[in-house]
Amino acid sequence: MEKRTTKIKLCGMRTVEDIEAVNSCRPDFAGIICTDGFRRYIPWQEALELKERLDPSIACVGVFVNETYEYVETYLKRGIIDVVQLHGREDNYYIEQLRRVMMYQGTVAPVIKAFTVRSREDIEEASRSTADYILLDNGTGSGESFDWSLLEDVGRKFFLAGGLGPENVAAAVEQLQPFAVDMSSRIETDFKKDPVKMHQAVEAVRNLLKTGDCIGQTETGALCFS
Ligand SMILES: O=C(O)c1ccccc1N[C@@H]1O[C@H](COP(=O)(O)O)[C@@H](O)[C@H]1O
Repeated sequence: MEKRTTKIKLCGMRTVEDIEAVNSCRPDFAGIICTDGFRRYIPWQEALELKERLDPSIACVGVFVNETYEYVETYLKRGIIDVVQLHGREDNYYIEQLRRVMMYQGTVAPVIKAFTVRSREDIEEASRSTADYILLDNGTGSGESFDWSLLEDVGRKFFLAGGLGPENVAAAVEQLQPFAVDMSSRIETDFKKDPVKMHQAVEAVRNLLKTGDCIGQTETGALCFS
């Protein structure tokens, strides 16, 4: 029996205070928006400073939207990020080419490909992705969730994003059993990361194991209870 341990990603870090809060609540991943034009974007020099302050046990995810391979590579080469998240129209060809560039440069990193979910066709497209992980979302940091009933049979491990926060993340984990949950908008107050909400969200997921209700999953996916 495999013990259930849902991974946690907190995204959209912009300041040193955000990183201090991340280091204190210890998610598995912390995300930085690397494409200009989005509200949470920060320039690479600031991203580098955040990475230098990030606890090394927490993986730094760079979020890119329709960037060139070379642009993504500069973040890897500078040691700013450990994982690449593609959140635009990047297809399997793009992922293949990006992997070639990373291989050539000696910067190979896992790739997460995000998909906006509107229909079953979107899930089917996601399931064909050659990315290391898929991420199912409602948009680009919109703070809104999507129709979870579409996720009945995803067929592979997935990151779940879109409108998750302290008040609903535990229910999402119990209902959908994602590989990881990803949160940004709902761990903010007045458009800034809120350390209290960040802690509450992380604890909401981690407490699921402590409550003694659900202690794991069988190989067929059934939940086990203590
Ligand atoms: O958050 C952004 O500004 C963003 C910009 C461009 C691409 C993706 C972005 N965010 C991603 O959205 C989800 C979080 O969604 P929510 O805010 O919790 O609803 C996460 O995957 C972020 O990487």
